[in-house]
Amino acid sequence: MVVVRIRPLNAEEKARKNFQCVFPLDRKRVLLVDPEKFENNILRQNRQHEKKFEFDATFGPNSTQEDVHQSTTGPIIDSVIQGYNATVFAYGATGSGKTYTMIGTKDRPGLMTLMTKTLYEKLDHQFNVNLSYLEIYNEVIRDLLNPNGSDLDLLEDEKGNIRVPGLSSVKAPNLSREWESRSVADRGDEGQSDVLEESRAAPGTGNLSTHPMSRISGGNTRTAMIAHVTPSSANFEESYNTLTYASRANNITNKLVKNRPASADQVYSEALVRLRKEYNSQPLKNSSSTNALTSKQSTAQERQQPSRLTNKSNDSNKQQYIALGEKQQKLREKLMDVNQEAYAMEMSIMSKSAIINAWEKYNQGDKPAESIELLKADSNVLSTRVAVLRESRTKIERALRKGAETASSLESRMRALAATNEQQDVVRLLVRMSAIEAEKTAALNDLAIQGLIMEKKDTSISKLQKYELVADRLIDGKLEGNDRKKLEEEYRVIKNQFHYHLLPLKNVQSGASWNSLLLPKIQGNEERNGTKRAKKRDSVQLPLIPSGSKPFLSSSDSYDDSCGERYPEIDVRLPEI
Ligand SMILES: Nc1ncnc2c1ncn2[C@@H]1O[C@H](COP(=O)(O)OP(=O)(O)OP(=O)(O)O)[C@@H](O)[C@H]1O
Repeated sequence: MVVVRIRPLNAEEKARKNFQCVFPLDRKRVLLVDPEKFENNILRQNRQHEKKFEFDATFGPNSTQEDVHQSTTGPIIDSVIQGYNATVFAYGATGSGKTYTMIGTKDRPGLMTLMTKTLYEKLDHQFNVNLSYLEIYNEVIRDLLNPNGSDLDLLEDEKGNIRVPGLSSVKAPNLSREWESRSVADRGDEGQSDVLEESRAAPGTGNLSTHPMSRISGGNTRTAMIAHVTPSSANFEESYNTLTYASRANNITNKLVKNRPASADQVYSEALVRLRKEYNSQPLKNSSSTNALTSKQSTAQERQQPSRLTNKSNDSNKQQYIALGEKQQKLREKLMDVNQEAYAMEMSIMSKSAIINAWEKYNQGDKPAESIELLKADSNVLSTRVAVLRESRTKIERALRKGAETASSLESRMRALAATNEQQDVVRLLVRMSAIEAEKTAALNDLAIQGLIMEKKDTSISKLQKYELVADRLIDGKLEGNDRKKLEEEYRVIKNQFHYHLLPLKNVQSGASWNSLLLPKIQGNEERNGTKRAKKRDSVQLPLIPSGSKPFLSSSDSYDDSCGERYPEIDVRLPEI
């Protein structure tokens, strides 16, 4: 769950004549307006000055702590009680309201208080609740219950649980019972209030895939991210970054839902409905039910009446064929899931490997920077998963092929046993329905992959906007000295990010349609009987994206952006993927 909270403009901002540039549009959407829109700059009049973002919920300047609690930490507590882990994290630039939301004030206690209170109530005061409080700032982890202690590390134990060894934990005050009449500010010895003043550093922005936060909150965890922005025109860029980052996090959460547009399978579904109707209206679809013979009778009569025997055994063929079709369909759906997961991972591995290769080329023999090590570790995890996926794909494909062979011999038997034209029609309908079911899955799969690609394009567009923003400011030439240097560095980093982000997309465009290979259609009669019988496909590769172990950039690769560079720049601060 990703939500956004916009704090009110404060007195100081109003005194400086800052104006509101972030607006809640409704319960979910936020509008960000570039203050430049109000400048009288003819050259920039045609630029896009507004951007809408959508989240699971949006809280405007008048929202209360209770409002936020009810939509975020409230529901999460129910899953904690059901045995899930949960992470709530406040995200945003300095002064955007994180501490206010998490800790609150004397009169308006924040989520930590509301959450602990609800937790004790739901647990009927039968359990103790412990509380830890940490901050991640520029990928450094600090214990906020022990702010003077040393930095902490994230470690993963053998069960895959993420731990922060050395992190303090205190018994959370049971507000409903012990603290009912006392204010938040009085809670000194229970651990919270003596860190109320220490906790004002911003978590900062970070790379979503290597960011410690995504490691803490991944896996079997319900996560709520509360992104914070100030509405002030003076903080437009911070707000832009926060909203962009938060909407990316939101995309990740929604990926599986988003990738399957409802209309993708419409034509096939309609065709299936028509064929089923036709099939069900066939009087001969199940001859034994019309004959209504007991099994004993049937054996006796079948010996004397060969045509009935034929019908009966064709019924069982048909039933087998239908059951087999259902089994094949399940396999195809499984294959589709495997393909999508592998595809997304291959794209990510590709960007990561390109960064690692470029870094290694420019820093030969050096000890890799920490961010490179993290990227390598991430790539390895992804590659291992891709290997598992490849293996299961081979198995599913083998099963599908075997199923297709059985289906084809059943089909031949059904055709041979169908004595009349009507019976032939029934067989034809059954075969056609199976084929359409397969085509429908293939179409859905294509669309899902297109969805993945579109999503990547969407993120590229938001990166492009950021790139434009920085480039424009550089071109303006108003900044000098250190400020300019800093902006130039930012420009280089964004340019790098953009380049690596686009790499998989560039390859996608040069790829052929791959899907037809992966979801074998049931072959038509002519192919099977004639000499042209389709060659058995051996193992099918993931054709679009080269595997992660292959070097993606060699010195002969050109990098053809407008500056005509031959090779991407690489910075120690690594671009995100
Ligand atoms: N929703 C809100 N309603 C009223 N005041 C708010 C709200 N959010 C923040 N403020 C006020 O804005 C100021 C900055 O907020 P806060 O200290 O929570 O920011 P922060 O993100 O924690 O900053 P830092 O990262 O620097 O610690 C504080 O004075 C706080 O009381």
